[in-house]
Amino acid sequence: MRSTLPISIPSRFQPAASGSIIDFPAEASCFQVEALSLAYGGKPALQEISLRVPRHRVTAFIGPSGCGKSTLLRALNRLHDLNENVSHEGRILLEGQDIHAPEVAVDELRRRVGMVFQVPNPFPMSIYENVAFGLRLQGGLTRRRMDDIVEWALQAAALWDEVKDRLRASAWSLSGGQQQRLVIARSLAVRPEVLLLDEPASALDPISTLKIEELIRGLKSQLTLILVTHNMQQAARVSDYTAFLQEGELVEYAPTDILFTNPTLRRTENYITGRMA
Ligand SMILES: Nc1ncnc2c1ncn2[C@@H]1O[C@H](COP(=O)(O)OP(=O)(O)OP(=O)(O)O)[C@@H](O)[C@H]1O
Repeated sequence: MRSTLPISIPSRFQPAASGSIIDFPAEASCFQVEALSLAYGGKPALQEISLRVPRHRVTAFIGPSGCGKSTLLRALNRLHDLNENVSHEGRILLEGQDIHAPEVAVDELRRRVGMVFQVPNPFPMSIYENVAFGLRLQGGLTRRRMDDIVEWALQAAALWDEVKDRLRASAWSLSGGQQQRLVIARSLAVRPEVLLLDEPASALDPISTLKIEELIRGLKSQLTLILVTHNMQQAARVSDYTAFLQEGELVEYAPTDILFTNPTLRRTENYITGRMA
């Protein structure tokens, strides 16, 4: 087993139809999702999801298309706030604080919880300015300090060596894989505690995909990562824990090696062995 965190299965985390749902002590978790149900225009997309996400680990959300992986991921930094058709019940705690509490500023939440999407979305500006973007919004940094952080973030995103001589070039002059690492650098520059990654490599070629996977594994010493992926090999390669969702329910949540080799439920086994699309 890759983690020494204890596994226990308290009954409150187990809906009737579920298999093992790993639990972490609150002090080892960054996110705690409590009975989260979410609907789009009244149509349920998530049903009573309860799970804790351990700090400084990679957690993958897997499951068939439409099962609610992205919906759950987006809920973690309140991206659904932008959609007035979305309603939810239940709570999401980040470091013990309800992210929907009135005193929580959404901008600050999104600084703490960064998001990387499937298609790289660098801004139409230089490589340097992309990484400096969030820092400029925060303000108060000297030019020297800004340069240092931009270099640090590009190093952390494993992109520095490829761009250090052309920081003023357009971000759009980079390859797709480089653009995705630039977007990760842009997120890292504002020092998030968590990075949410929604299919971050699915638009990339195999070599760029491996670089992103290596990067994800390397970053967990600095922050917590949560990855949505269709690709089960990818989940197996990069994640420490995997949550399997189906039809809006959390079916099973376990250490990745256990979920892929010895799942509790036939539903999980059918999915990971390809007997169910
Ligand atoms: N903005 C939206 N408005 C209405 N329904 C939505 C919206 N986004 C998602 N849904 C619906 O919610 C359900 C869950 O979608 P979601 O995108 O979270 O699934 P997913 O597991 O990430 O799927 P995929 O792997 O195909 O990306 C689906 O039935 C989907 O059609």
